[in-house]
Amino acid sequence: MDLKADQERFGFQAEVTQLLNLMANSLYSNKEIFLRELISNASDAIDRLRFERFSQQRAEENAEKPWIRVGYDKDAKTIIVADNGIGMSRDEVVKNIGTIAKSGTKEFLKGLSGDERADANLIGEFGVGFYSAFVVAERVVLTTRRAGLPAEEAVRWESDGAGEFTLGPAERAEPGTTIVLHLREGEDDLLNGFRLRSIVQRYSDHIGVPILMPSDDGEGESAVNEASALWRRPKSELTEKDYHDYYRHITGDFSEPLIHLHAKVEGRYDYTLLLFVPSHAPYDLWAREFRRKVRLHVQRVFIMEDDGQLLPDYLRFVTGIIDSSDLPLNVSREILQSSLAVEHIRASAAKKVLKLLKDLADKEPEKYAVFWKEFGTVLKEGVAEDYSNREEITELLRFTSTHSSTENADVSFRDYIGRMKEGQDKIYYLLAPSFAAATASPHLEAFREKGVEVLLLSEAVDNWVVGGLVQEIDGHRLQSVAQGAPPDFGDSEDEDGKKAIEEATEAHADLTAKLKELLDGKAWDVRVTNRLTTSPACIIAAEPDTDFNLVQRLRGTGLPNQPVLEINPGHPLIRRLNARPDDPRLGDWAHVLFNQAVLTMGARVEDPASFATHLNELLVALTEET
Ligand SMILES: Nc1ncnc2c1ncn2[C@@H]1O[C@H](COP(=O)(O)OP(=O)(O)OP(=O)(O)O)[C@@H](O)[C@H]1O
Repeated sequence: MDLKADQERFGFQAEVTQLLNLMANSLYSNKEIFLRELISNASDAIDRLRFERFSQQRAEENAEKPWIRVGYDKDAKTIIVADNGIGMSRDEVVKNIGTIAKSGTKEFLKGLSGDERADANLIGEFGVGFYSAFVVAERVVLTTRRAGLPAEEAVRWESDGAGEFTLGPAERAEPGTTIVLHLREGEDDLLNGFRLRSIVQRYSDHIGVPILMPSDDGEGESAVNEASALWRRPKSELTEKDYHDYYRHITGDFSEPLIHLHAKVEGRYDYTLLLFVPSHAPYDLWAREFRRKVRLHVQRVFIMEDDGQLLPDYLRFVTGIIDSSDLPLNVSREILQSSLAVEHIRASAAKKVLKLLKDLADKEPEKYAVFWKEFGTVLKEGVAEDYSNREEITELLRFTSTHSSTENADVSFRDYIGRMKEGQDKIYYLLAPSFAAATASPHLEAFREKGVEVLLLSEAVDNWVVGGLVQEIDGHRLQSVAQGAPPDFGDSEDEDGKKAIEEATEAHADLTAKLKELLDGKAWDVRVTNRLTTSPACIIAAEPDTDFNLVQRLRGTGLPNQPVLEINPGHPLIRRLNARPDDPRLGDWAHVLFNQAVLTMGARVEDPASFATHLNELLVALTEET
């Protein structure tokens, strides 16, 4: 048949062209990785073929053993990578090679900074895989035949990576894919058996399929790698580098993982875990379609990527392998959903990850700080999501606090309790829309003066954490400094303070009653407080009311349902108002006091025009007086 005549031309998707340009520049310093990427794809293709055979319950007896072959031709200046995996049909080639199907590609490309080193990392994480061939090749020819399709339905894809590719019919004796790289000028150093073998060993030793290369004497071929599933090998045989290489293989992430967990569990259910916590959050961690990266294997055979069954959502940053010996090889999603083994694995894997994090926090706090910065917000979801591990998760939480006044969240509940003042029995916190708003809040005034630490919580999820889910730690109740009765510090000074407040309350009874009347419909109550030292007033939530709810804060004015105006009897303004009970401007004062307190808590004034009018009335009066 005249293969050439049936060639068709296609243009690359714009993003592919952009990526190819970027890669040529960013990845060149690390050009050897093209081999790792192609071998990784070959190994995935073999996994997928096995899985397809198993899931369709096609007998595997007649199937050839899986292999990946790496070869080179000095005269033709080519490197060849071939596999007997699942291959691709014509439609699949068009879909997979020449376009980038992954969602978020455009956003990802926009996010690149132009800093080549940083971008190389990002590109690695994004997984450009196949296209890295063009870093060393001026032309790439891919011939592939989909398993299940006849030999004549193979496809030949060819491109010089400059914006177009051609597609035509081909023949391939068996299913699988062969990729021929025609090397660029100056890349001859790669045409060397020793060099290629050492690249394969360096990057792909962990691949569970034999990678065959011709022997140097040209006679026969041999496997270059160990070819056993890494996680099945005893820990004592594995080095950190083996783990890192494997991590890279499954994630495409160039940076080293923060920590890993390798455990063989035997008992009612037998399974092996090889799990990693990355050292940085993937760019799409918060995307709704975030793809989890825990892979389920059954007796070493890749079955599927976890879709939420193997680990709870709040551990979605964990990546790796779970290999079970108790599930059937033809397991389906439905079986997984109702499988006791899966339920058991999920619970025990979550516990193991939490224990791993606990050890990291105890033994390597700097590393834990990195973890917390990257994934703390996700882990916090666990407080709501995982009742059975709530205590363990609570121990892992870190917050900012008035103790260090830096934006680094490095204070645990335990640290806080260790620093509690004598007589203090509550754990105080402040919820605010941002760290800056929290540190500037008047609610902290008395706590600062007394040297009582307050946790500063400014993430939306913190609301749920402290707003009911975690109510007390080691017998210490959590208490918002912006809610309920004025603080009781429990010291002897406080006894005097309490008395002073009682007296002040009495002495200001007339004023507070009037203010309450004037603020009818706005303030639920008005009272005297010991909470303040420098501000004249603040707003707090009444005890049974919910705290300043950040979620609400994003929508409405951000005020609690029952806002209480507290006034500081020591402030000159309050003293003056109290001394002049018949001040005709008391109405203006009431609104100005209330609204400035609204502003200092980071909420919104409901009626800014009326606030301005009241303020102007007072200013006019002031200019008239002077
Ligand atoms: N050797 C192969 N056999 C079968 N299909 C392949 C092969 N190489 C690539 N493909 C197909 O082409 C797609 C694109 O490959 P590419 O390496 O660009 O990205 P990827 O493998 O999906 O992503 P990543 O590299 O992040 O894992 C693959 O998902 C796969 O469907």
